Amino acid sequence: MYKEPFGVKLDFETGIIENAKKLVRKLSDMKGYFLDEQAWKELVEKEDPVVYEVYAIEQEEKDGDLNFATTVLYPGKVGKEFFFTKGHYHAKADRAEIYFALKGRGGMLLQTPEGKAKFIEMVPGTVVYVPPYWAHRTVNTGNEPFIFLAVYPADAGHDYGTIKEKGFSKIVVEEDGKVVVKDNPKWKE
Ligand SMILES: O=P(O)(O)OC[C@H]1O[C@H](O)[C@H](O)[C@@H](O)[C@@H]1O
Ligand SMILES: [Fe+2]
Repeated sequence: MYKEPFGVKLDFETGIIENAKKLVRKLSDMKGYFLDEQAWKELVEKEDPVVYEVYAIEQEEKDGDLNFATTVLYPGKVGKEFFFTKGHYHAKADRAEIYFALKGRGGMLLQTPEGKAKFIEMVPGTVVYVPPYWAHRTVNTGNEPFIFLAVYPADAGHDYGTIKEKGFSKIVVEEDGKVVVKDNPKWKE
């Protein structure tokens, strides 16, 4: 009837949560995600770097329960575009989420199904509220790992398909040493 409460240790330096399930995404797992396909191919052939790791503590997909996870998003670029997470809508689209930045610097790209986008900068201490229905992707705009914690409903699920096909309407790139958020020339409505 009652589940057992627990506390776990989250290491703020490494992002590792003890006893968590670890997921690793390499650049080769992200075919079609970056704008510069040639730069993607070259980097995959050269070293196929790990783009990010997720340490998740997840419950059964039940309404009312909560999951939480840290993400360690490594610094790097594909062409001019900074490394990012795949990004997703929630399978149950009306589920919200909270992100809390722990280390490094970056930001979150959010987008409605109609393509209205927003970029929110994240530094240690920034808490981001992801409202229901908004897709979300994090971006590492710095030169050290960008680490954050996310808390989300256990029944939210991930819908990757829409973002995989259409991308986000904005991209985050480096131009003249600056972080620039601009329109994605490949964005399809
Ligand atoms: O699932 P991605 O879009 O690749 O993002 C990576 C991860 O970021 C956060 O930790 C979210 O809470 C996770 O649900 C998500 O899996
Ligand atoms: Fe999410």
